[in-house]
Amino acid sequence: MGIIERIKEIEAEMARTQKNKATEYHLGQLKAKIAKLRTQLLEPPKGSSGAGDGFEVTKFGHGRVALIGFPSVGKSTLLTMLTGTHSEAASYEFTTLTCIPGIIHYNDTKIQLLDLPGIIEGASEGKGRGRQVIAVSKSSDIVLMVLDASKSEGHRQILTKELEAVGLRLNKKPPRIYFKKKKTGGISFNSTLTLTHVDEKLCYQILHEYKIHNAEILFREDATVDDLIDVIEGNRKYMKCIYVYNKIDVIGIDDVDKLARQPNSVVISCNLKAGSLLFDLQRNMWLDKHHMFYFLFPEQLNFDRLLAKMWEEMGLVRVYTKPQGQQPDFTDPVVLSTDRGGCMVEDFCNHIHRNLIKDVKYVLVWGTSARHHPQHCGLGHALHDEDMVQIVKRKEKEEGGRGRFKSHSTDPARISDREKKAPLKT
Ligand SMILES: Nc1nc2c(ncn2[C@@H]2O[C@H](COP(=O)(O)OP(=O)(O)OP(=O)(O)O)[C@@H](O)[C@H]2O)c(=O)[nH]1
Ligand SMILES: [K+]
Ligand SMILES: [Mg+2]
Repeated sequence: MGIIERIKEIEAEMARTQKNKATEYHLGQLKAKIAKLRTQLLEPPKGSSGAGDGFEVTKFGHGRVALIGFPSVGKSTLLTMLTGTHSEAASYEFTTLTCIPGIIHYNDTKIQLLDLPGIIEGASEGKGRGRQVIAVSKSSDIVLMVLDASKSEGHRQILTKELEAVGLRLNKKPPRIYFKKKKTGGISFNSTLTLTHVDEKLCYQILHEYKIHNAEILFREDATVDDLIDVIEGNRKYMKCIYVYNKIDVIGIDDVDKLARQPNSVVISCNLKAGSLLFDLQRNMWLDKHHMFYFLFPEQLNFDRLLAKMWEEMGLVRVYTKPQGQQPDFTDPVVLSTDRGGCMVEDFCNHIHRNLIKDVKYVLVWGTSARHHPQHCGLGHALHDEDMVQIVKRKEKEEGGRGRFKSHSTDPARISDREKKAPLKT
């Protein structure tokens, strides 16, 4: 029997089993069995490497965003409109067959957007190009789940299930469970609060299923069996996901309103036709058939909201290098991210040059992370978006410590807001 058949069999058994206190342990065990099989399913077939034909796209820019969704929801239309890179769009399903990259220029950063083939129920088991699409999604920083606003909410649930089946966890934090395998000593089970979903026996049983007999486990939240399995598996990827409801031009305003109010959701329309008007992408405005311009409508597409939300969820931190006595180049930030590499002064220095760190005495920081402007900061200081940093090197200090002296003599109370934004003197 193949892995998929075995998963199906266990799922059927779970569906048959009534949920109650008596079956709780058995159900937990079945869940662990499925998780183990799914992990096996994820291992690439022998002899193959990574994603496969046409899907290997080199990472580019400061972040990567994947468009995933059912066929014909408008992923390619959206890529073309946001990046200017043409991706074939048509009314038939599975128009897109590979991964097509485009670049979004936003807030002086470059974000790689990836168009992907549509995925369907069963994608996690390899249906269609599901496996490749999922591999690319995992390589990105956030996911835009594109949904057809006129179709049922069920699509969102099906896709979430497919992604969960391959270890992706959307808009969730890793469970607060400390887990460490040991060589001896048996199982030490502890919790900092009362657990309502899991008890010691269930925990032992799950660990037993994984043939783990020596381990330390500490629950710091009221976690579920699924959380426990996630922690034991250890291969889950926690990702931000924005639910993008496209084609709102075909539904009523009340329904648009309902969708827009859901968490992590943005409603858009890629429809370039609004009644008798046509959207001119180059000029970013609507035209009628006499080529008269209408300025009022572009926001109807709601792309600005989508881009702002995407930016927010990516959590990118732009830091401007301020040479002494000069304004920074505001068009050329160093872009840091908590998820990739971190946002400390140390990360900033490493970004500029990997040998820089040993020469740094301290840095001067302006911006929202600084308590006063400028603030002397060490390597462990966490930077915020749009901070400005001036590096003071050891050598400079030994030669007179100019930067340090200057900033000490600066009374923070006397710095106007304008000077904070345009600090020319230091
Ligand atoms: N009414 C309406 N139609 C749209 C909108 N966006 C896209 N479409 C249409 O929907 C159809 C599918 O668009 P595509 O961009 O090919 O969709 P896709 O998700 O890339 O499809 P696959 O590549 O096949 O998975 C096309 O006929 C588009 O013109 C929209 O906002 N409103
Ligand atoms: K299509
Ligand atoms: Mg497409």
